Amino acid sequence: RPQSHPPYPPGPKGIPILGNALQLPPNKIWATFAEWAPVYGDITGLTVLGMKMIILNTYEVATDLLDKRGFNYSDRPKFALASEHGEWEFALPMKSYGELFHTQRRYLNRFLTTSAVRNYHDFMVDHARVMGVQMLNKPEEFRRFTRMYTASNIMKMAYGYKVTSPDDEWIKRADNGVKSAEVFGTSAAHPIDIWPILGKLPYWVWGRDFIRKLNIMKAGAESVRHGPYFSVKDQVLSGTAVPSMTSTLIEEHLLPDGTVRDEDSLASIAATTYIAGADTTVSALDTFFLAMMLFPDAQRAAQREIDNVLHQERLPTLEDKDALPHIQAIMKEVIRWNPIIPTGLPHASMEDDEYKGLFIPAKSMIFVNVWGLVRDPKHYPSPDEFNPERYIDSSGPKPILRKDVQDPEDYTFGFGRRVCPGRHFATTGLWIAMATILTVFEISMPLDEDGNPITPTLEFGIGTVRHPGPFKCKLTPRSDNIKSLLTG
Ligand code: HEM
Repeated sequence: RPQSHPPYPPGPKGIPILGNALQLPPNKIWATFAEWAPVYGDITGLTVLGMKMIILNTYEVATDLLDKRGFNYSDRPKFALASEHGEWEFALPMKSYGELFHTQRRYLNRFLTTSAVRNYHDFMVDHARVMGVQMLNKPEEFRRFTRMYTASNIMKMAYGYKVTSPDDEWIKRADNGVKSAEVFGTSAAHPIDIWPILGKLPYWVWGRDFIRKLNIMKAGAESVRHGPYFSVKDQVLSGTAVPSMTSTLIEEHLLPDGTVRDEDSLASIAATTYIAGADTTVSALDTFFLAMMLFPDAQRAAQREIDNVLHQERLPTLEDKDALPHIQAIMKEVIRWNPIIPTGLPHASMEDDEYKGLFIPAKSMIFVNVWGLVRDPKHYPSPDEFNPERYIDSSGPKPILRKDVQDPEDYTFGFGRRVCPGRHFATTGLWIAMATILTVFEISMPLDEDGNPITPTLEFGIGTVRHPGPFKCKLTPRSDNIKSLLTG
């Protein structure tokens, strides 16, 4: 480290040893980040028990550092409790920047590019229609079906596996596995995350409950990781595999003696797609229902456009995407209005660095103030309002998407070499789900016994992935004709 370096980024004044630890709320940390931004400027610097924590408050700064200097900002903080002791290090979002990270991203990326995702259009359309039928039959259970829909897309892409019920065994196992990763609460909340050396103490020091939770975490990791991988391997060996990411990778890595080269990585990335992709996408889809109920004008504008294009004579396909800019605008607005991961996933710096006269030490934990970006009134006037029209230019003969509005897709999926590899898959799956639902249903607030609408509270969970709390909604088929298109 140079003898004299520029100052550390400004931030709230902490206290000795604990630093800013007591200023970080256990919940809604993103809202606190957003409150600090106007006070401290482009970058906020914190120290928590000696750990450097840096928050990037503008899109420009985030791209300057995380994209353009990606060689230095693509590591992850080491959450020793989950990754080492809880055995979750296999999962790509947890992985340190290095050879294994590159290998696994390379395996994964080619199945998730925009052109690869075109191969999934047919099954996504089918799954969206299955979801529509399920909602027609049991509208009150709509959230079980949004979950099944997102799981079906991922299971099909990753394993060629067809999910046929919301109670599917593999989904249950995977969901329990994912939940097990949060059994200790938020990452970095345990002393072992802050001082990994403490992990060398015998586990009993932390009490019986610690050992119980650690065992849940390990069992969860094991069950997700081995998911359907070995069934697919058996199918490949017996020549009965349905083509999928896993079957293709196994075939390419199969050795003459029947073993699979790099098997650990192959099983890990398949599991990672579920862990990283299912819970996130379902949160966006559920938020969409909430928005449609609360902002009926946005819903009606999209349905007018759908009726102009489809004339209530057919259901949408992904070929209709360009003709239905309102659905794209709704999707962008869903992930802006209530972003799914409002702090992004933290990156970590590898070497000391200087930027705009500020010092960023090696091993800093780097967050992006996504919540502040989505609420910036310069880009999004009246930011609390759900208003898809903000992305639409209606001045020409046909409405088109505006190019001069900051696109939430450019930052809610992260940055640089760590950017979400599943973003095209996610946005495609969300688009066809939203288009299908809006074609078929009027989404409105349910009525209470006196006939008054039950307004949902805008309560969201507090996990890393932010889900809407429980809410009900009313789904009414828009016409008998459309209903029969779906069921016929
Ligand atoms: C609306 C849905 C989704 C959202 C909002 C989302 C968001 C994110 C974000 C913010 C990150 C961290 C990026 C960074 O560190 O800069 C991430 C990472 C990741 N996402 Fe997504 N994601 C979604 C869906 C998916 C899907 C469908 C898949 C897979 C099919 C997926 C796979 C991954 C993986 C593997 C990583 C870890 C990448 C790494 O650490 O290098 N995500 N995602």
